[in-house]
Amino acid sequence: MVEKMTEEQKEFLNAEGKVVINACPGSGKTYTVAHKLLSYVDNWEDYHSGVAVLSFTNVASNEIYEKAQSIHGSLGKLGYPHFIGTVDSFIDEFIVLRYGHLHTVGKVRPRIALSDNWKIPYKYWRSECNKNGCVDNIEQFYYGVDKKLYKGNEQVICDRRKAKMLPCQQYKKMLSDRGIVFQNETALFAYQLLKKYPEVAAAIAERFPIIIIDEVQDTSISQMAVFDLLSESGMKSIFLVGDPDQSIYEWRNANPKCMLQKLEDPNWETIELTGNFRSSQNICNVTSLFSASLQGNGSNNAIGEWKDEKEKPVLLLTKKNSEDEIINYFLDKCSKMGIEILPKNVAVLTRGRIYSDTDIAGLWKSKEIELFAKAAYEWKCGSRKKAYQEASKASYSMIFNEDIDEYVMNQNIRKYTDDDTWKDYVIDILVDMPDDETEIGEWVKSFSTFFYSVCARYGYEISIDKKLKDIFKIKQSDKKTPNFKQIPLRKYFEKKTEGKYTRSSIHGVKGESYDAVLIYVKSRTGSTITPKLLMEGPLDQELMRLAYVAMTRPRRLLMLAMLDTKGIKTCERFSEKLWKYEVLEGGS
Ligand SMILES: Nc1ncnc2c1ncn2[C@@H]1O[C@H](COP(=O)(O)OP(=O)(O)OP(=O)(O)O)[C@@H](O)[C@H]1O
Repeated sequence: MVEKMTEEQKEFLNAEGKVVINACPGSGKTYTVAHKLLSYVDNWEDYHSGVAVLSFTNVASNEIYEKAQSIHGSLGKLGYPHFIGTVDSFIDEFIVLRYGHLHTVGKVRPRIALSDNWKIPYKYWRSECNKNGCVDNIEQFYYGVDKKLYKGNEQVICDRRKAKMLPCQQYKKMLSDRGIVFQNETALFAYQLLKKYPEVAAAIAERFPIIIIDEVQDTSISQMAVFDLLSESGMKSIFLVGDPDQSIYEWRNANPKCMLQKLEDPNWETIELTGNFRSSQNICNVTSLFSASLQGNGSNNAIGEWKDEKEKPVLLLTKKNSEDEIINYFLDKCSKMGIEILPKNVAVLTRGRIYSDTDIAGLWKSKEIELFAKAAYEWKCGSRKKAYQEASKASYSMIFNEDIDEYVMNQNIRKYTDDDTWKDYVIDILVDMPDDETEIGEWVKSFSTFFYSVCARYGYEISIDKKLKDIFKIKQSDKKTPNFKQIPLRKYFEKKTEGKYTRSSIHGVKGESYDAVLIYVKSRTGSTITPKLLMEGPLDQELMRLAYVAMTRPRRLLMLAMLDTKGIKTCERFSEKLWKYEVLEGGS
């Protein structure tokens, strides 16, 4: 199909300055961002400055890169002086690692630390630390832009408040005196640095006069503070593209308010992308009732291939039916609509994960052992490229005691050794590591000695902060699956969604499209998606946004299955005008 830009998309293409693009689901964000990028790089002449296109995951960045390539085949043009990568890698590479020494205690280059496996050493503990569960995961503590200490999303409130400094604060201070910054703190570090040294902010604005941030609803307050400073420091244009209704990463400090504030701010121009290329108008009409921005006041316009699909969204009222009965009913409906049952066409979504006997909570005691184990699996059963990346990343972390973005990592490796030797080393690990059919308990034991010997052979020294016996370790016992150590390693990585259709959590299908989607609401109570939440819960909460992301994935058929609930038919969000009610017989 020939893609012609809509008027709204063109408006974005021609905009300059401080612009926020409020884009509805299916409005072609990736497509438009790729076009915008190409509109610059095609005629770019300056060799010392470039365009930065940032997203939140490597997968999303790759998608933009690939889309741009496919539009244009402009291989090469997207490299230096431009940058396509994650927000984290941009902040790490161009601010923290490059200028961080200005801001550390001993004026040393900061080290970006692994975010797992940090425990407050015993000497810092007080009984409250243990009681409050604060001994593990010290990286979850961070200072906000407001200078308050947080753990996760909550401000730290501790019984020891009267003490001058809490044990966690003392420990953080010790780390920061040594120039150690956790990945989730790099944005704050960068913000403080830019604030103190406006000339650094100006230098970065000169290096990247154009910045485009995709999925901006996932920015944290500190990250937005960094971009605010940069935008005030002489940049030509900054574009924030996102959908506040799809912000579902609060646990990673994402805060949709950052984007919402920009939409209100008169200093920022707003462009709305309201045309939905993905879903039918019938689906758009329903989903608008679950969007905090739309609040049911008009819905997005369906403008894609399936805009006129007749099938209304189905509300399947269940009794005590089994999961299989519900899924079969859905698949049957898909077949009747001529939708072929394939993983790329059909998805069943549930909240939370899908369990099996290899889902052992807290199995891996470190990120590194998990990565090596995954590499063992990928090497034999999956992608060799992935295996290489995982083994390389885990080895890097063992030697440098850092967990950083791939881009910076590769640069550091080049400084430490030469590329070819590093490659040989990683390949040696992959070729000779214990087999993936080995029982997992045994595998971990033998991997430890093996890894040590390969490092010694290459003269690579394992960091003194990495004790092999603590890192190459798995859980000791598990009540639910007592024999888990005897299960072969391979089983732990086999895809759990194998089969004829996609089965996934909602987070797993963010950004995806399917012909048909079943959302199965299992729970009646609890802090999860329940019928009551959908019927009357406030729209500006993460659980509702999660439901919204799920409901906006299908092109043709949206089916929501839940227990019949009192009052549902009179509830505005489930009006019979918009939904087709179906009842699943059977069960009891
Ligand atoms: N101007 C256009 N003409 C035709 N198709 C388009 C146009 N713009 C985008 N599309 C198509 O619309 C579809 C949806 O785009 P995309 O997946 O980028 O949406 P999105 O905005 O990222 O959605 P979401 O936020 O819901 O994940 C894609 O298949 C894309 O190619």
